[in-house]
Amino acid sequence: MPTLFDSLDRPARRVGPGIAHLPGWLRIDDQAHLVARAREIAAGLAGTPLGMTRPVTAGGQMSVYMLSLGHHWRARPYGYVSEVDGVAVPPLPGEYTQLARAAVAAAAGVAEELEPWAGESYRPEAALVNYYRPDASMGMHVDANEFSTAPIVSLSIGDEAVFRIGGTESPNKPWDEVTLMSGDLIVFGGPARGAYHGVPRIHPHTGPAGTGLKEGRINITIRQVEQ
Ligand SMILES: O=C(O)CCC(=O)C(=O)O
Ligand SMILES: [Fe+2]
Repeated sequence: MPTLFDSLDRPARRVGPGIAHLPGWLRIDDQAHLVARAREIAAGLAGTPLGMTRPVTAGGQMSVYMLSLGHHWRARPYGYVSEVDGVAVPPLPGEYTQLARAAVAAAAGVAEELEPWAGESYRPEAALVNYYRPDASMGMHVDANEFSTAPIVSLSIGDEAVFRIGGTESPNKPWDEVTLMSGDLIVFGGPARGAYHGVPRIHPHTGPAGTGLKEGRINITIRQVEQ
């Protein structure tokens, strides 16, 4: 459970070139707002091909539930599409744009390699809302479907997660592991934009009260898709 002293133990830091971790960046009421909004959008899409489900990839069915905003991330074949079977992808909520721009600007203060995207030139266009049940995980992968090389903005809500980020050449060691708690921001871009990353596990029942999430973890990644 996060305490008053977490920010003392967990200062904002540059995990590596182009990787900034800002613990407790999102206030609890902003976290709750994001959860409520995602739930509302997911409820509206339930039963459609864009509903929040566990994608089936070439490697099998993922343990993470996914909801796409702005552009739909299609798992088979991989890529972004704007509609599926005539159902349009919901737009990116306006507040995501403000949030993502503020996130990149804050992250650039921690990892200077992110500075080129701190400003209006950064165009958030898509978001992936991931829901992890307590036993879910995500394998090492590269976010490679965007044409843009702009950074990935990642927000965590609910249970703590182990976030692993390594190099651009292989999904194997060496890598860094960062514990992401509710409200944490991580931004990776520049030299780390093509880095392999994943979530080997979450720590069940470690989320704070007040987010609206009873269990599990929500991760929201915001991305610029077009060049
Ligand atoms: O859940 C996370 O922290 C990472 C999610 C991720 O890598 C992705 O959605 O591409
Ligand atoms: Fe990713």
